[in-house]
Parts: sequence; structure tokens; C-alpha cells
Amino acid sequence: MLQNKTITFLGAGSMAESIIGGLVRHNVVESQQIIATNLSDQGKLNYLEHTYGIQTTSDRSEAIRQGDIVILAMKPKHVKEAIEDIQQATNSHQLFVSVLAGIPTFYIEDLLGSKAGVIRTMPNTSAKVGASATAITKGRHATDIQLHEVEQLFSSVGTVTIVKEDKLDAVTGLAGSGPAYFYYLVEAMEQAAKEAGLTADEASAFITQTIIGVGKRLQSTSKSSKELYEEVMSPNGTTEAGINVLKAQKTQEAMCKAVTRAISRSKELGEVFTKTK
Ligand SMILES: NC(=O)C1=CN([C@@H]2O[C@H](COP(=O)(O)OP(=O)(O)OC[C@H]3O[C@@H](n4cnc5c(N)ncnc54)[C@H](O)[C@@H]3O)[C@@H](O)[C@H]2O)C=CC1
Ligand SMILES: O=C(O)[C@@H]1CCC=N1
Repeated sequence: MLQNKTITFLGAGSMAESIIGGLVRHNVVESQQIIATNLSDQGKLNYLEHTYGIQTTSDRSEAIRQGDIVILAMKPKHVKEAIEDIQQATNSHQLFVSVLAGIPTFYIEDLLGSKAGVIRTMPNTSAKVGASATAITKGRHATDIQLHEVEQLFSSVGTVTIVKEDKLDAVTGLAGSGPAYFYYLVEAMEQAAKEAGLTADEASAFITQTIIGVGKRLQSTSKSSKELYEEVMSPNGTTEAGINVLKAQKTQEAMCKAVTRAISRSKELGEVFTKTK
């Protein structure tokens, strides 16, 4: 389906690189069928070209003209100027795929001013290792065939779930931002490991394998998360001692608030930028 398509990345930051890495590694398209362009960082374009064997250019309009599929990968606050900048180079046969947090499909459709298909997605940076949990949804003009093209594209970097657009903000706060919550906790575990005399390498090996084990266990059991942590706790043992500290610090409440706040921030991003159209 994607074999003969040229994929242009408008924006060449960390999310674009995560997706490019997956596409190249899985030979979803030839690396020369990928074009990346950005606002100003030529060094980053050189790096991407060198690392992944893709094409890059600072001529954004030319990059767009060549793209069958255009991935919008700039920050939400830059989407208006970015699309206005290349709008003349677009056509209604192209497919536009947004990875932008909060920005609704109708806003992009209106900026494009054509019947070009728009698909909104929310991947996460685990795309870089083929383990993103990506949600996708289609806008007014996108076809089911285009939705399945995008499903195929993101399948190369992890799992893909098709959802209604009104769920995208929830997925953004939960899974788009999700990796950061875990990395933040890992930072604290590393600190505790260091204070207890483990080397950085030892700490990293134990923490990483523990997280991988948790992920695999969650994938393979029907037990609830509560049952799973209770299974680790012996009465008056080490885990209970640790969990009691987390309870005293209201850690679950804090995590719940963090995800809820990220979801509302995604909604705000949509409202702020669509209102200032
Ligand atoms: N970083 C993450 O974990 C995730 C990010 N996203 C979304 O991905 C998007 C990009 O995020 P990052 O890669 O983290 O940002 P970044 O700051 O690393 O990259 C942004 C890129 O956009 C380019 N850009 C800015 N204005 C432009 C313009 N007018 N024309 C062309 N390119 C332009 C910049 O030059 C840069 O290459 C955001 O909208 C974000 O919401 C989505 C899921 C996860
Ligand atoms: O922090 C952000 O806004 C982006 C969207 C999801 C992850 N990073």
C-alpha cells in the first residue's frame, strides 16, 4: 500500500525522528522515499540524512510538492504558520497526517483549504524502538483507505488503535505523554539505587529489566494491577514497607492528577490555537 509513496516530514524534531527510525528499520518504504524538512536546523537535517539515508531539504515547498503523504510534525503553536507557508504547494490528492497534540482535524483541514484527507494521530517516543502505542482517527475528508495506510505506517513503530476523535486528548495525556511519567520515576529509582551503593550500570540493568518484566506481565495476565502489586507484597515485607511510603505520599492520587492535567492541557492546546485562527 505504501510501497510507492513518498512520505514528507514537515518538522524534523524528536517525534519525526522516532517515526523515521521505525519506517527505515522496517523497510516500510525505501529510505530515499522519505523526505524531511524543518524550519532552520540544517545540522539536524544533515544528521537525519546521514543516520537514516533519507532525503532532506530546506526547501519546504519542494518537499511538500513531492510528498504523497505529509506528516505534520511541528509544535502545535507553529502549525498555522507552517501550513500557511506551504499551502500553495499542497494538493487535494495528498494525505496529511498530524502527530500534533491537541489540534483537531477540522483546524488543519481549514488551513489547507481543500478536500485533502487529514488523519490525526498520537504516537509516543517509543516509536523509536518499535513500541509506540499510537491512536489514529480520520477527519472529514479522509477515506477508509487512507486511514488504513496510516494504520500500516504506524504499525511499523508499534501498536495502532483506531479511535473516535473525541478520545484523542485522553490518549495524548495517557500514552503520548506516558513515557515521560515512567522516565521521571526511573530517575528517582536511579537516585535511590545510587544512594544504596549500586553503580549506574547496575541500577540501569535492574530497573530496565524490571520495567520490561512489568510490561510483559501486564500484557499476558488477566489479573488487575491491584492483584499484581499485591502479589509482590509479603505481609510486613519490603514491598509493603515501600508501598506504605507511596500511599503516605498520595502517589496514586498524584499520578491520576498528572494524567488528568495532561489530558486537559491537550484540550487547551486545541482551544488556544483554533481560537486564534
Ligand atoms: N515528543 C513527544 O513525545 C511527542 C510529540 N508529539 C507531537 O509531535 C510534534 C513535534 O514534537 P517534537 O518532535 O517533540 O518537537 P521538536 O521541537 O523536537 O520538533 C519540531 C520540529 O518542527 C520544525 N518546525 C517548526 N516550525 C516549522 C515550520 N514553520 N515549518 C516546518 N517545520 C517547522 C522545527 O524546525 C523542528 O524540526 C508536536 O506537535 C507534539 O505535540 C506527539 C507525540 C509524542
Ligand atoms: O508534551 C507534549 O505536548 C507532547 C505531546 C505528547 C507528548 N509530548
